[in-house]
Amino acid sequence: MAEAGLMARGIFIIGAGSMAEAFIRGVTARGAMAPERVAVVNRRRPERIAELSARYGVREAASWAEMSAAGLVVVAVKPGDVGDALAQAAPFLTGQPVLSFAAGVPISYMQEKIGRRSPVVRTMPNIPVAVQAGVTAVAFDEQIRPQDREDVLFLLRQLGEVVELPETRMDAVTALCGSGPGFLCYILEAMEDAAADMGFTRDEARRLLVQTLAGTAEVLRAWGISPAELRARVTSPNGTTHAGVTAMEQAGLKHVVAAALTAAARRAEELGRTYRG
Ligand SMILES: NC(=O)C1=CN([C@@H]2O[C@H](COP(=O)(O)OP(=O)(O)OC[C@H]3O[C@@H](n4cnc5c(N)ncnc54)[C@H](OP(=O)(O)O)[C@@H]3O)[C@@H](O)[C@H]2O)C=CC1
Ligand SMILES: O=C(O)[C@@H]1CCC=N1
Repeated sequence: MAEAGLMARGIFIIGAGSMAEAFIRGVTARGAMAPERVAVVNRRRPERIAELSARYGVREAASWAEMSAAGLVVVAVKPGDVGDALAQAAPFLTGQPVLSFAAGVPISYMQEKIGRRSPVVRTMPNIPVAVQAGVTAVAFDEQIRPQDREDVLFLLRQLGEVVELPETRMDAVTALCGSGPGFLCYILEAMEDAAADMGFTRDEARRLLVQTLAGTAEVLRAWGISPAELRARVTSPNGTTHAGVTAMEQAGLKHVVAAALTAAARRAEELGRTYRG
């Protein structure tokens, strides 16, 4: 008889924080994974597991040994805790994929910690995965079996878009998509401040700006056009958008944004080096 696949064997999650919760919510929301097939362990806060059980129906793992039977092990701990968590997990791994959300932690480091007992899947999600509208970049190591790869992609798609990339692109995608919501929010903060100066209340400004952002993203997607084309469509000759964009150009906004992305990618690379020994 063929060995049961990843989906039938269920998921073992190490860590019960925000990313674990976003993943659980995503994979259980539309029935991709039955919640009773998801087992969770946490380090110090048992109340977090109780919360996740109450909200989603997942269960506390009876012990770390339960991991052996799982089809997928998810490491949802802070980057600095990945080494300890994987060293603790290693004896219980039986060749099922180990998926990590940790920013900057390379596959080679994780493989070393688990004594190469399982294929590793390195991901970089962004915060909108919490509402199933995220982007997750994913890099597989070569050992992954084709069916496991398909199952992992299916599960990650429950959190939003999935983009498969070589691991060498992870620092750049961390800057673009991992930090991206932070950069867009910084621009919105500036627009909110300007709106306050124009006499709007914070609440009014936020309602207006959030819908402007969401609507712009929606129209870009629906019409399949580039940001430059959409900008051209809203820019009347010598009109208001033209005046505003000219002020942005004069202030060097494109250079500022390029510098921000370069700084973020460089920092991702520096953080990654911590794990290269
Ligand atoms: N949040 C985000 O926007 C994003 C997060 N990520 C990545 O996701 C990962 C998780 O982040 P996040 O969920 O925000 O972190 P949290 O701090 O919310 O959660 C981490 C959890 O891991 C638990 N933990 C730590 N070490 C162990 C261990 N050895 N065994 C069992 N449990 C352990 C902690 O337990 P306790 O608190 O009880 O000690 C805590 O519940 C990070 O690596 C981060 O880089 C990636 C992209 C975006
Ligand atoms: O700021 C950070 O370092 C992490 C990685 C991507 C989003 N947050």
